[in-house]
Amino acid sequence: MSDLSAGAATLPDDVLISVRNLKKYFPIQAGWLRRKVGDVKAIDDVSLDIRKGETMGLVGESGSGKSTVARLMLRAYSLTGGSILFRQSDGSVIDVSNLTDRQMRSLRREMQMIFQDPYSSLNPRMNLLELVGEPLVIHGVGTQAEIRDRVAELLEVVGLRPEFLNRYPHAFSGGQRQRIGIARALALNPSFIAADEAVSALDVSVAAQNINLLQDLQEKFGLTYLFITHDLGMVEHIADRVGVMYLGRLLEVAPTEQLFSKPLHPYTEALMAAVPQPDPRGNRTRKRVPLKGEIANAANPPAGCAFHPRCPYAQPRCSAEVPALRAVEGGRQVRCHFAEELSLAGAVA
Ligand SMILES: Nc1ncnc2c1ncn2[C@@H]1O[C@H](COP(=O)(O)OP(=O)(O)OP(=O)(O)O)[C@@H](O)[C@H]1O
Repeated sequence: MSDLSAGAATLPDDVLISVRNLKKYFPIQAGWLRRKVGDVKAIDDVSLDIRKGETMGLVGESGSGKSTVARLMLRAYSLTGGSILFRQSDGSVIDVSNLTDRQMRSLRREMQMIFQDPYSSLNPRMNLLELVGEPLVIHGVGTQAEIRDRVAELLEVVGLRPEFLNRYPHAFSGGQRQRIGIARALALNPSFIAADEAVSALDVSVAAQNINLLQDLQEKFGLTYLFITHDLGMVEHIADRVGVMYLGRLLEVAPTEQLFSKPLHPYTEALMAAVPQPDPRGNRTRKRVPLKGEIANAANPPAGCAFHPRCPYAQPRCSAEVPALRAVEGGRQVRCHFAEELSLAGAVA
């Protein structure tokens, strides 16, 4: 057992991390005295299980709350409500939401994040030994010589030459810098990695190489990923399951293949329709329902289903009543009053 108390928390055996009724409200302040005048409901009642060894994709337009979910999981932010359960490497389950900063520091060995911008996320004044070795130094793991060996090993693992140890980030390309970030994230042998738009700043071919690297590392080290991206093509390639977010809520969660072959939520359909989809097999009849309008302001979300002002199938009930995220066939979940009717009528997909 680690020093983090397991408490009474339990999780199904195959689940690594479970987010339950998660909420994050950011205060809106106004005026000279910065008085609180309202809240941005960045995350409003998100529940999600991520299984051991899987890649969970999270998609949605900018401002839908994807990054905030990841930051909450790693407790970069405090929670407004809900809980986050995490299975540690010794099998015990802890409630991350209740941990002190000290306990959280210890848990960060197991939960890591890879950041979007490989140019600004690495301290330019630190060489590779310092950058990749820093987590080991902070956690007091190993002597100087051991840290040097471990960093050299990590560089090899991510496809960089170990003799680069004394070089600084400016000597590397964007793709290589991303790999430095990955090596750093791997230093403490995590089981969970949240990748927030990890490769979106890179050229397509470099992004593809780094995605392949992440997939190889997943297999090699049994990693579990939360993969946040705007790029539906990428999520289709990398994710086992996908969550679709809109204005702080999950609107649909489904195994990737099912989601792409038959979206159940009109928002998922609209997101997919916005992406040109060459289909060599010719067996997908994806209708093009363009996404009209813009995502609403999270400080002032529409009543009822937040998507209803943009939904081509909206009914009066949609503006009056918030739909629940509910289980439907095939291990899928959807937050739409009319998902079955639309699907049966062939409206969606
Ligand atoms: N620190 C903060 N203070 C106030 N509001 C915030 C903060 N962080 C995020 N928000 C708001 O929370 C909402 C969700 O933001 P978030 O960055 O999680 O969305 P996202 O889906 O990751 O978007 P993007 O793809 O642009 O990163 C947005 O309305 C955003 O303006």
